[in-house]
Amino acid sequence: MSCFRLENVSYRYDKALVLNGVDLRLEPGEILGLFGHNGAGKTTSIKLILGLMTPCAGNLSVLDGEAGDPKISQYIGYLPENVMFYPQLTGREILAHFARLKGASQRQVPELLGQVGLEDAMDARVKTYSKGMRQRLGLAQALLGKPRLLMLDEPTVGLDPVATADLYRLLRGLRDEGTGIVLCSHVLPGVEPYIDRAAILTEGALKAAGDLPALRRQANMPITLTLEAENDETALQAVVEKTAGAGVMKRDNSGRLSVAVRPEEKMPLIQALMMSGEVRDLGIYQPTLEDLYVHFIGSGGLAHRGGAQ
Ligand SMILES: Nc1ncnc2c1ncn2[C@@H]1O[C@H](COP(=O)(O)OP(=O)(O)OP(=O)(O)O)[C@@H](O)[C@H]1O
Repeated sequence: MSCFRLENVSYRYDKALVLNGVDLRLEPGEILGLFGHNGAGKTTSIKLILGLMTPCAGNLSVLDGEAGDPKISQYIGYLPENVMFYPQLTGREILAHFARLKGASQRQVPELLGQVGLEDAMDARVKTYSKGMRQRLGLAQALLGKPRLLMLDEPTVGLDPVATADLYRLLRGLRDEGTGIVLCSHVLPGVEPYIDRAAILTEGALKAAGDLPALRRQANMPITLTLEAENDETALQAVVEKTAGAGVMKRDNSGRLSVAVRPEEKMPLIQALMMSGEVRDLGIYQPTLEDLYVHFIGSGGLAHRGGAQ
């Protein structure tokens, strides 16, 4: 069973085509990071999976059924980008209300509030909650009924670094129990260790999807080696220059010697450096998720990304 499959899915709002032939899937026990600039089509994709809208072309299946079918929707948890709750009610009352709507057990209410760190605040009115506390309540709401598919739109907004790390740990636990999770975000720093695959959307089209090694292979971006000379730097420079295809050694912003090489040139250069005896220490820096994101959205991406990046 797949959590969802989008095959060649397109969607338009009136005349504007906002998703164009998207192929994307999520399997149980997997965390997918869905990344893209403002207006790239992330929320539209989520709304299609939730069955709130219907694709204008392509095929979409959710938990091997039809998006929007109530028998399917009961197994989906969703945290919207802007969570809003009735401010006069307490966290416990709100969650109890959502549990009734979703047909989830009332026993889950205090349990989930504890899990998201609201045990001491569950009987306080939501109007007294901080933004991060409202976000946690939203997360508890999304977790009601033990969803098989969990979709979180900007889940770390309003969370401090400790709460963000707690959230990612919680998501990992759910992933390990078989839940398929989609994490939509602009916030790339810090997310890399917690996702299994990334999908990068720009202007309604999927630019790349895969795990980090696959994205790195596809991007074929240079790898940076940082070097510390054993003797003098000129001798080290000579080794770098002698290695066919290797780049020029320079000093980076933090004063370290570095050389950028194509992925296929990395091992020959490392071997030459080791044989030469001219290197005391070296570091290897692969492109990060942020580097890959910028690569795939292209130079026009800066114009797209707006202020939220
Ligand atoms: N109700 C609507 N009517 C018309 N156009 C819409 C509507 N909702 C979204 N759009 C347009 O669809 C495109 C995709 O929007 P969407 O909300 O899916 O982007 P997003 O990637 O979630 O962006 P953000 O990160 O800013 O939330 C945008 O160009 C947006 O202006």
